[in-house]
Amino acid sequence: MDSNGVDEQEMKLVQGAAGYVLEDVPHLSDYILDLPTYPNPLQSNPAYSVVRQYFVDEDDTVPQKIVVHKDSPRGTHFRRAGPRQKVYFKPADVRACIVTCGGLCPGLNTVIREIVCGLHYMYGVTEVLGVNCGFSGFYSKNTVTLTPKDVSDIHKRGGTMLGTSRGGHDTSKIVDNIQDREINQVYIIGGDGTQKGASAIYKEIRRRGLKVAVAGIPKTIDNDIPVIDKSFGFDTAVEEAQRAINAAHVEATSVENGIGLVKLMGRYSGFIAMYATLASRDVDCCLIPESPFYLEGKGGLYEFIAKRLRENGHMVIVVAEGAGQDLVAESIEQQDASGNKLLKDVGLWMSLKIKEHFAKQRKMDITLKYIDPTYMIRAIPANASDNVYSTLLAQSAVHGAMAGYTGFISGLVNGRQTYIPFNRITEKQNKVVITDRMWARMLSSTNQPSFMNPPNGTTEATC
Ligand SMILES: Nc1ncnc2c1ncn2[C@@H]1O[C@H](COP(=O)(O)OP(=O)(O)O)[C@@H](O)[C@H]1O
Ligand SMILES: O=P(O)(O)OC[C@H]1O[C@](O)(COP(=O)(O)O)[C@@H](O)[C@@H]1O
Ligand SMILES: [Mg+2]
Repeated sequence: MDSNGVDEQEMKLVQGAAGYVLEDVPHLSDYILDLPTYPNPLQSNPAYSVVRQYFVDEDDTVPQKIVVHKDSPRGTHFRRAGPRQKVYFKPADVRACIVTCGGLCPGLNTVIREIVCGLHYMYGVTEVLGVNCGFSGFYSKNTVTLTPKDVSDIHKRGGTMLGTSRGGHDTSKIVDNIQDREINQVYIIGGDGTQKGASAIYKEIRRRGLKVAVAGIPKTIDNDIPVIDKSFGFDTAVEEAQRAINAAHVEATSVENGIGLVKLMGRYSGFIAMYATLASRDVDCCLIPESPFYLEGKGGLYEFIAKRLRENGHMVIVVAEGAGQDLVAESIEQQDASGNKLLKDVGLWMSLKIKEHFAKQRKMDITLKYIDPTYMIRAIPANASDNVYSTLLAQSAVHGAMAGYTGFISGLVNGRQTYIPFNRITEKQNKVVITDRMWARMLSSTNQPSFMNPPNGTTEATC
C-alpha cells in the first residue's frame, strides 16, 4: 500500500514528456517470469490478414481528455485495445470461462456470444465454460460448455443465457474453483459491484501466482461506470423508454389537465431519464438523483405543474428511480444481497402526492396516469448499435486476455477501444454533472424550474 492507501499492485503508471501519464493494466509477465509467447494465430486468418497494420502497436495509447489547451499537460492515457503480434497462451491450452453478475442489461447475450465466437474463430480456442447465476455459480453450480453453435442466436434474446445474481461473492471459494477447473481466462461481465469482485479475484489469482487472465466487460444500464464513453445497452434502454414516454404523452393529451408520470431506472445516476427526456421532447420535467427538488412553495414542483397545465392543458414528468429518495418518508433503509440501497418507489409516492395536492386545492381537476416501465427497458435484446458495440467490447477483451493482459476491463474511451485498470472504474460512480452542458440542454428543452431555492422549511431531496 502507498501512503494514500492505494494498492500498488493496481497502479502501473508510466510517465512521459509533457505531462503524459499511461495508467497501464497489469500483465501476467509482471508476476510470472519467463512466460513463453506464441505468434498470434490471426496472422494467418484470411479475414484479418488483409488488414494493413492489423496488430496494435505496443506504444499505442488513448487519451482520456481530448479537449486540451496549448500548454496543458497531456494527462492520463489508457492502453489501446486490440490484437497483439504475440500471444501468451497456446490456443489449445486455453480453458476460458464467462460469468454475468448484477442486474440485466440489453447486450449481455451479445457479449457472451462474441467472447465464445471470438475465442473460437479468431484464436482457435475450443474450451469455453459458462458459469451459471453469477459469482456464486462458481462454487454452487455446474458449468455449461459454450460452443459457437450454442450461442449462435442468443443476441436476439434479452437477459443473459447464463443467469445472473446479486451477492454471493466469495473470493477464495471462487479462485479455488478456478484453480480446480484449470481455468486460465476468466471473463466477468457486470457493473461496478461486479468489477470490484473481479478485482478481488484478480488480486487473489496474482497472490497465488497463477497464470490466469482476468478480463472485465463493464455492464450497467444506468451508465454509472466512470471513464468509459457509455455502457452497452444504454442506447437500447433510452430507446425503449421512448415508448413509455409516448404512452404517457398520449394519455396526458387525451384528457383535460392530464399528467403522465413515467419512472425510469437510475439508482444513483439519472442518465437514462436525462437522455430519454432529451430524445423525446414531450417531457415537461425530468427529475434525477443528482438534482434535488422540492414539491411545495415558490419554485416547487406543484407550482410548476399548475403553470404547465394552465399553459398547455397537459404535462409529462419523467422521474429517475433514485430521485427524491429523501422526500419519500420511510424509516428503515434496506439493502439488496450485493449491499446496494433498496429504493423506495418515488413514482408511486409522487403520483399520490400530486393527486392529493390538487384534490386538496380544489382549483384544478387533474387526471394522472403513472407508468412504470422499469424492467421493460432492460429486459429486451440490444438494438443494432448496441449489438455492434457489445461485439467490439467482447473482442477487445479476448484480444487482451490472449495477449496476457489481466486485471483490466475493456472500455470505449473517446471512441477508441481501450484496456482500463479495475481501480479506475471502481473508485467512483459516473453521475450527471448538473453544472455541465448536457444538463443545461435538458433544462432548456423542458424549461423546468432549477429547484435551486427551496423556501425555508421545505424538505429538499438530496442524494
Ligand atoms: N465490494 C465488492 N467486493 C466484491 N464483490 C462485490 C462487491 N460489490 C458487489 N460485489 C459482487 O458483485 C456482484 C454484482 O454486484 P451488484 O452491485 O449487484 O451489481 P453490478 O455489478 O451490476 O453493480 C454480486 O455478486 C456482488 O456480491
Ligand atoms: O435487479 P434488481 O435487484 O431489481 O435491481 C434493480 C436495479 O438494477 C439497476 O438496473 C442497476 O443494476 P446494476 O447495479 O446491476 O447495474 C438499477 O437501475 C435498479 O435500481
Ligand atoms: Mg451497480
